[in-house]
Amino acid sequence: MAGRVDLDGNPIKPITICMIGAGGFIGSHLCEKLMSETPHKVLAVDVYSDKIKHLLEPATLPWADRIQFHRINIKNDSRLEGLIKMADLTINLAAICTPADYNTRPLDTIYSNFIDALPVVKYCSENGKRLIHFSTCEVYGKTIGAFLPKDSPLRQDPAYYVLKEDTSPCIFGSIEKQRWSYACAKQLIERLVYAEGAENGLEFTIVRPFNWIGPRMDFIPGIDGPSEGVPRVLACFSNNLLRREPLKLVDGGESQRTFIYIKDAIEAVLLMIENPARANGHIFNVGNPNNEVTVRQLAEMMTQVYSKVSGESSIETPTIDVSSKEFYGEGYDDSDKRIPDMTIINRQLGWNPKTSLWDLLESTLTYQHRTYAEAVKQAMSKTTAN
Ligand SMILES: NC(=O)c1ccc[n+]([C@@H]2O[C@H](COP(=O)([O-])OP(=O)(O)OC[C@H]3O[C@@H](n4cnc5c(N)ncnc54)[C@H](O)[C@@H]3O)[C@@H](O)[C@H]2O)c1
Ligand SMILES: O=c1ccn([C@@H]2O[C@H](COP(=O)(O)OP(=O)(O)O[C@H]3OC[C@@H](O)[C@H](O)[C@H]3O)[C@@H](O)[C@H]2O)c(=O)[nH]1
Repeated sequence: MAGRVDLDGNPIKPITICMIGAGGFIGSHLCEKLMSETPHKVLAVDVYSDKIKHLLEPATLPWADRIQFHRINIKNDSRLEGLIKMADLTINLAAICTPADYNTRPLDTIYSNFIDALPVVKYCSENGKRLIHFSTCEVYGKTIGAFLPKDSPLRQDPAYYVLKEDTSPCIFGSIEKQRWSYACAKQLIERLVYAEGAENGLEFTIVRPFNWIGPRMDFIPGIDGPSEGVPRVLACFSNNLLRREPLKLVDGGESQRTFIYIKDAIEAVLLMIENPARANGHIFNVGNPNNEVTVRQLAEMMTQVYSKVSGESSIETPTIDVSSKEFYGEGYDDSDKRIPDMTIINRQLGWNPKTSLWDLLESTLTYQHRTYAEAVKQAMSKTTAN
């Protein structure tokens, strides 16, 4: 840790970070990185701490005096402003961010992603504190290409599908497609943060993650989350593989995504934290444009990788099709394709993703198998016995 320097060769001073949503998937990896590789302090705010328990206990851990957990719901807790004032930098990760909630709990989704984030922006702005706010690639919505005829040659032209922070439009479906409640709330909070920067001098960075995946993402239904809960696709497919049931392809699994390994993405966030002069005032796509697959291809690859890491052969019918209405309910809609343009993050921070989709699935599914296989077996044998 000694002699750490930023991208311009200046020594990095230890800072205190107020991390809101520190107990979630991204927060847990960011806390791990900050504790093991940097001298910075973290005031970790969340309603849950299970995913960072290994960093908080026992009190003999080498970083014990650099991380403090504050069990706070930011909706209604007056301690929040004090914590933001104590810190040099606030990182806001708190959000409802699982698609199954966007159309079924649109009010909670909008409140969580817009209203609840407002005081955080206000306290940072009023107290002259730097803010790194987590937005989403969903603010781009659908690609321009999605509106071209299926056989149009323009669909092959990157100008019609690559997503650029400074030029791409935000294209959402109609209001009754409540899927877009999340993207719209995130877009408005981005605009508010940006306006605080423009009018009141708030020092901010906005992060747009493109499908970051890895260990500790979401939950396995019935094991460490509700039986009827629907997590994001990595956990849905992991759950199906662990239970030896077919992976469900929503509307044929034709949508495309680019997946990035959480550990690659965390490197980008650490660069933003430690290079404020290069990161302030910017919006950054953080994704891996080289890891594009359709959801169907993802299912096939996860089936192969899981078979390799578990030593179990795959089942006879590895996938089944399901309609989005059946799977998510009324009001679901989807992003067709998401390839991040990397020009800005490359220019400002010299960052590039490294890990291939196969490699990241191999390490993630090894973790899923090791963590859950036994618990799933036991839960399934109990259900059969009853
Ligand atoms: N993982 C991705 O690929 C991805 C993609 C796009 C955007 N994002 C954004 O990144 C951020 C973090 O995502 P994640 O994948 O770690 O999700 P996550 O659900 O694992 O983490 C969010 C955390 O915020 C906490 N939280 C929510 N509301 C809170 C409240 N009122 N008070 C205190 N804590 C609260 C939750 O308990 C949870 O631990 C979110 O803003 C999300 O929209 C993530
Ligand atoms: O079991 C499943 C789960 C999901 N899917 C499909 O897989 C794709 C990816 O689904 P995810 O649950 O990972 O969610 P999405 O990529 O659509 O959105 C995510 O992206 C960015 C973040 O802001 C959020 O974390 C989330 O909104 C979607 O097309 C979805 O319909 C399936 O086909 N089967």
